[in-house]
Amino acid sequence: IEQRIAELNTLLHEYGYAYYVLDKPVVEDSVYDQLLHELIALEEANPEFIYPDSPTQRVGGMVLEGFKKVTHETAMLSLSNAFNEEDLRDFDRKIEQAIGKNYSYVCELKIDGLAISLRYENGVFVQGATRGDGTVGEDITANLKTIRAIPLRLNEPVTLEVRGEAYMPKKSFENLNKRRAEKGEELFANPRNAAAGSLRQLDPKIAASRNLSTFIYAVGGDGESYGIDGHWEMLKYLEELGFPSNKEREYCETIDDVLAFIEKWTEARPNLSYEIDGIVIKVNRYAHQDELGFTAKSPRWAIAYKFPA
Ligand SMILES: COc1nc2nc(N)nc(N)c2nc1C
Repeated sequence: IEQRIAELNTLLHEYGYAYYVLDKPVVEDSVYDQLLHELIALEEANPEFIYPDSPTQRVGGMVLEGFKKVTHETAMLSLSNAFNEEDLRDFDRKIEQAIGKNYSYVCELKIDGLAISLRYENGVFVQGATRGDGTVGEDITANLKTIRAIPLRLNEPVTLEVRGEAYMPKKSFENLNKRRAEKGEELFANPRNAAAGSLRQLDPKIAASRNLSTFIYAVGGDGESYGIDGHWEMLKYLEELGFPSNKEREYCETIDDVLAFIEKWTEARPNLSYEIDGIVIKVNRYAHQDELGFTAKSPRWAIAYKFPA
């Protein structure tokens, strides 16, 4: 029995990784569900073999009284904004003046959701929090566990903290508001509010019903300590660990490539299955990021281009 329970844990973890991180499902959803139900039954009959990171442990039972406060080890900063080509060329000129010409950028879609921080100890998900004011956020671990794209266990037993965006796909948002309209309930204004509202629920069963997802885009603390020399490689490392990161990212040699990327997604934005409110542009190499440093509230090596409202 214990052997079958261990086998099911491993299988379901691998199937989840293939589905949520590699976007390459290896089994039909029905097979996944069937194995999950077999594991639920085995765990019910043998509770002593329930692993804390078993996929059956995603939806906790109890309704919380409130959310504990969590102080982020590394502050969760905000990005300065750019609204047009001139802002972006200014950003690029300042960087060139500071560090010379041999730098390049990484461009990512800016997901219109809720910033989250996830902490793992020896590869196991132990705590998740909102950004809050950047220094102190709220512990929403129970709600974040219900997000199937968030791994309960990593592919390496590492201890680290990552940052990302929790979001509600457009389809889920439309279905949720349709259900609420049928019940005469107040509608959510947009997917970001719906995601934030879902993660602020004290009953994890509600969050579990909202079909949220996430993209992870950074580690807390400095990337160098992982022996990785830049952001582009870091995103690959995060995927190897088991985190979903957004596939539409591009490595851009010059600001002209960045502008082309922005052009492309200004056009293609409506085809995405989730809302984005901009494009995040980062100088790739950590050595360059260190040289450029931070202002009081945001990195000098990154900027968010915001789509016109
Ligand atoms: C380096 O700091 C950041 N990086 C980010 N990257 C992406 N893709 N999306 C964000 N919202 C984001 N926000 C911040 C503060």
